[in-house]
This record gives sequence, C-alpha cells and structure tokens, in this order.
Amino acid sequence: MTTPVQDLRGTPPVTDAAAELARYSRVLYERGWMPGTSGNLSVRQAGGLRDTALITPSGRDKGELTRDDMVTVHAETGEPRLHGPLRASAETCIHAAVYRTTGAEAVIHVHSPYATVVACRAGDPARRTTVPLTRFELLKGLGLADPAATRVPVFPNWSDVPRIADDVADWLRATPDAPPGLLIADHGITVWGRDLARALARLECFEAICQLLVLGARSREDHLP
Ligand SMILES: CSC[C@@H](O)[C@@H](O)C(=O)COP(=O)(O)O
Ligand SMILES: [Zn+2]
Repeated sequence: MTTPVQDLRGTPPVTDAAAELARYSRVLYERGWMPGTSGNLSVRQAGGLRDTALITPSGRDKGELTRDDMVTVHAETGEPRLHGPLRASAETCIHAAVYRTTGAEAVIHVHSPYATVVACRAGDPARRTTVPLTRFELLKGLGLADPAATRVPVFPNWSDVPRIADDVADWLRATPDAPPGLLIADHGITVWGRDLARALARLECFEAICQLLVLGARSREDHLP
C-alpha cells in the first residue's frame, strides 16, 4: 500500500466516538494494516452508556467507513445493543473479553504484516504459546509495569471465534501483569488502551518490535523472570 498515510496529529479534534472510529479505521487501512475488509476497532462508551461499546461493522472495507456505520454492542458480552442493518464485527466477542477483564476503553485489531509473521512463527494451532520480548527500547511504549521484559501471548486461531475470546478472557484474568496486546496465530494482533490514540501508539510499538524480530534482532530470554 503506497498511499500517503494521513497524519492523525494534523487533523482537527473529533468530538464523537463514532467519527473517531471511522477516522482511525481509515488511517489504519491506508497504512496497509487492514487489507481486504480485515481488522476491527471499538471504543467503550463513557458515563451512563458505559455498558455499551461502538464497534466497526463486519465484512466492510475499513478504509471507507463513516460514523453512521458503527454498531452499538454490550461492552462486556458483545451482544448487539441496537438492531440495525449492519452486523457487528465477527470478532466483537474478543473485544468484549478484553473489556470485561481489563480497564481498556479502546481496542484495535489489525492484520499488520510483521505482527502476523511473528504470530505465524510462534503460533501453535492447538495451544497458547508466548513470545518473549526483552531489552527493546520500544517496550517502554507499551505501558508495562516492567518495561524491560514481557511475554506476548499467541492464541490458536480457532474457527469458532468465541473460543478465541474465552481463551483470551481466561488468560487475561490469570495474568494481571499482561501486556496490552495479544497475537492470534496465522491471523493478526489485538491491542488496547485507555483511548484509541493510546491503543494506536501501543500497536505501532508492537508492530515495530515484531519487525525487529523478523529482521533478525534477538530478544534474549535470560532477562525474563
Ligand atoms: C478478510 S477476513 C478477516 C476476518 O475474518 C477477521 O479476521 C477480521 O479481522 C475482520 O472481521 P470483521 O467481521 O470485518 O470485523
Ligand atoms: Zn482479524
């Protein structure tokens, strides 16, 4: 994908969540991280609407979305809140798993190339594995308790997506110091944060670290607890 990437920092502030989702989706599509309708984004609503989230629709070109395309779902179950013409992302349950087990307010899932290569190499079709990350300066961009080392989980890419969501929720409940992201084998990466800007910044760090790993940088395991 060679189209210039719109500079988020140069665009006017957006006041509503649905328009912000559309804007971030367009930027991620233009970056080449959401090819062929892949990828999905969501934001948890605030205040009295906190039990709901807005998420991108399923099967749509993520570079063409508008604020009117976003779907309202229950934040922690993923069930549709309002029934309209568009179906919520097929991976809504994974976003809901993150919302009910972390303090996340925004979740981004993309099929970015280097994270996907790492997820292919480290993934096991039958069980969860982990990728050790140590020493990389970019770890400081993940908001970790210990910025020197972490292990990123790689979940099996079950065809039954709710099974992936159950694996994710189980692991996040059992791993209080989990990094704010996960890999799905042969599939992609999901990252979260207190808002879309923070989730995007963390996604960029994950993708850049995965690029270093693919290019041959070694992440020694001898620093891991
Ligand atoms: C191009 S197939 C990609 C999908 O199977 C899925 O992995 C994905 O990321 C997007 O699903 P969606 O239901 O559009 O949110
Ligand atoms: Zn996907």
